[in-house]
Amino acid sequence: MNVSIVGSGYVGTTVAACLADIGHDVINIEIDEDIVEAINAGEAPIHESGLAERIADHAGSSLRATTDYDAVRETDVTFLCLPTPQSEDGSLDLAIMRAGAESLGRALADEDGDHLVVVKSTVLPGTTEDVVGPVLEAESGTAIGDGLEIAMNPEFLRMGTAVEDFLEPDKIVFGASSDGAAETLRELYAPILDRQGTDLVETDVREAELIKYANNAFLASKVSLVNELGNIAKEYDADAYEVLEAVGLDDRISERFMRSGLGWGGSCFPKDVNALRAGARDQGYEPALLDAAVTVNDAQPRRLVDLLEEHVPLEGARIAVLGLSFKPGTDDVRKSRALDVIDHLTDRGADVVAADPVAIENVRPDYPDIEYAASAEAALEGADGAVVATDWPEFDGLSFDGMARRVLVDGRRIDVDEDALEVYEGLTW
Ligand SMILES: NC(=O)C1=CN([C@@H]2O[C@H](COP(=O)(O)OP(=O)(O)OC[C@H]3O[C@@H](n4cnc5c(N)ncnc54)[C@H](O)[C@@H]3O)[C@@H](O)[C@H]2O)C=CC1
Ligand SMILES: O=C(O)[C@H]1O[C@H](OP(=O)(O)OP(=O)(O)OC[C@H]2O[C@@H](n3ccc(=O)[nH]c3=O)[C@H](O)[C@@H]2O)[C@H](O)[C@@H](O)[C@@H]1O
Repeated sequence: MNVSIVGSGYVGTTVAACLADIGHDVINIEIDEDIVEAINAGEAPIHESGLAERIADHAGSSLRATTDYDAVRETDVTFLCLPTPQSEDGSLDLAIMRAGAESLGRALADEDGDHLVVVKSTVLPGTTEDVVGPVLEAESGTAIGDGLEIAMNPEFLRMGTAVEDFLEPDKIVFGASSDGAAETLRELYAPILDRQGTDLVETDVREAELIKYANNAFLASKVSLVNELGNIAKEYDADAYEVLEAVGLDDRISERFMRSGLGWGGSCFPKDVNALRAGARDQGYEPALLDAAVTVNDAQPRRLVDLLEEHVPLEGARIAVLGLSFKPGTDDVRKSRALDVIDHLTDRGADVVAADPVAIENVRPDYPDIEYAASAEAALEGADGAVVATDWPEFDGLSFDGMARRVLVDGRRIDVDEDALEVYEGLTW
C-alpha cells in the first residue's frame, strides 16, 4: 500500500520505518528539513532502539521523506502524526493539527482517487470528526464519504521501545468513517494483526479517541497510586517494592507499572492527563481522581530533595544528579522529573553536576549553569551527595569511592551496593 505520514517525530518516524518494514511504500512529510535529510540519508533522526537499522534498510527505496505535501497524492492513505501539545492552561492545543490538516486538504484538492486520512495523534473525542474532517473537506473540496474518508487510530508505543511496541502491540484500535476505511486499515496492519497476541478493537471514532486518553490516564494514575502507597510505606519503614510486588501477583492488578519513586514525566502522560482534565471540566465534570494523580506526581521530586537534605545541608553542597531523560532508553527530557529535582536543588543553593548516557545535550540549552559530567562516576567524584533521577541500567553497580560523602538518595530503585555507602535512602523504601 502507498502510505504518507505527516509529521516525522517520535511517532511518525517510527510508524514510517515500521510500515516500510512490513512491506508498504512510505513517504514522510515533515517541515523540519534536517529530519527529511536524515531519513533520506538512511539515518534515524531520533534515538530509538531498532529504528536506525530499519531506516538504513528502507531509505531510498520503500521509505522516503520530503517537505512537500503534494507527495500525498502518490499515496492512498495519510497518517497525521503531528504534535498535540498542551496550552498554557493545560488544555489541548490543536493549532498544529489544524495547520497540518489545511496543508493536507489543499494537497488532496488535486487528487483523483479516494483517500483515507487517519488521525494518529492523541486528540480528545470529537476532534477527528468535528475539527480535522471539516478542515479537510473545506480545503480539498471533497466531502467525507465521497472520495475522502477519515479514521482515528491511536498509538500506544512507548519511547525507548517504540519499534518493538509498534510491531508487537497488545492491541490495535481504530474508529473509521466507513466500512471501506476500516477494511483499508485492516489490510494495512494485516502482518501485525496476523501475529498472535494482537487484539483488534474497532469502534466509532470518538471511542477510539477516548481509549487513548483512558489508557494513559489509567497508567499515570496507577503510578501515582503506587507512589502514594510508596510514600506511606516509607513512613512505616516498609519496602514499597516488596509490598507492591506481592500486590501485583493479583492478576486483576498486574505487576506492570508498579515501580514507585520519582513519578511520571515525558511528552505524553503529563500533557494527556492535563488535556483530559481540561476536557472533562469543559464538559462540566470535575475529574477529582485525575487532579489527585497530578498532585501526588508533582510532589515526588520535592520529597526526594527533602530526603537528601535530611542528610546533607544543600547550601553550597556539590550534588550529583544521575539521569536526565524522563526514563531510560531515550534522550527525551520533556517534563523529565530530573529537571524538577535540579530546580529544587539549585533553589536550595546546591551546585549540581549531572550525568546521563544520552540526554545531556537536550538539557544544556535550558540549564547552561549546571555542570555536566561525561559519566556517572565522573559526576560522583568529589560530590557531597547524589540522587538517582532515571533508572538507566548503566547506573547499576556504580562505584561511590570518589564521593566526598557517600550519600545516595535513589528515586528509581537502581541496583546499588548499599554497603559501599554511608547513607542509602530509597524514596519509597
Ligand atoms: N512520543 C510518544 O511516545 C507518543 C506520542 N503520541 C502522540 O503522537 C503525536 C505526535 O507525537 P510525537 O511524535 O512525540 O511528536 P514530535 O514532536 O516528536 O513530532 C512531531 C513532528 O511533526 C513535525 N511537524 C510540525 N508541524 C508540522 C506540519 N505542519 N507539517 C509537517 N510536519 C510538522 C515536527 O517538526 C515534528 O518533527 C502526539 O499527539 C502525541 O501525543 C502517541 C503515542 C506515543
Ligand atoms: O502516549 C504516549 O506517548 C505513550 O505514553 C507512555 O509511554 P512513555 O511516556 O514513552 O513511557 P512510559 O514507559 O509509560 O513511562 C512514563 C513515565 O512513567 C514513569 N513510570 C513508569 C512505570 C512505572 O512503574 N513507574 C514509573 O514511574 C517512567 O519513569 C516515565 O517517567 C505509555 O506507556 C504509552 O503506551 C503511550 O503510547
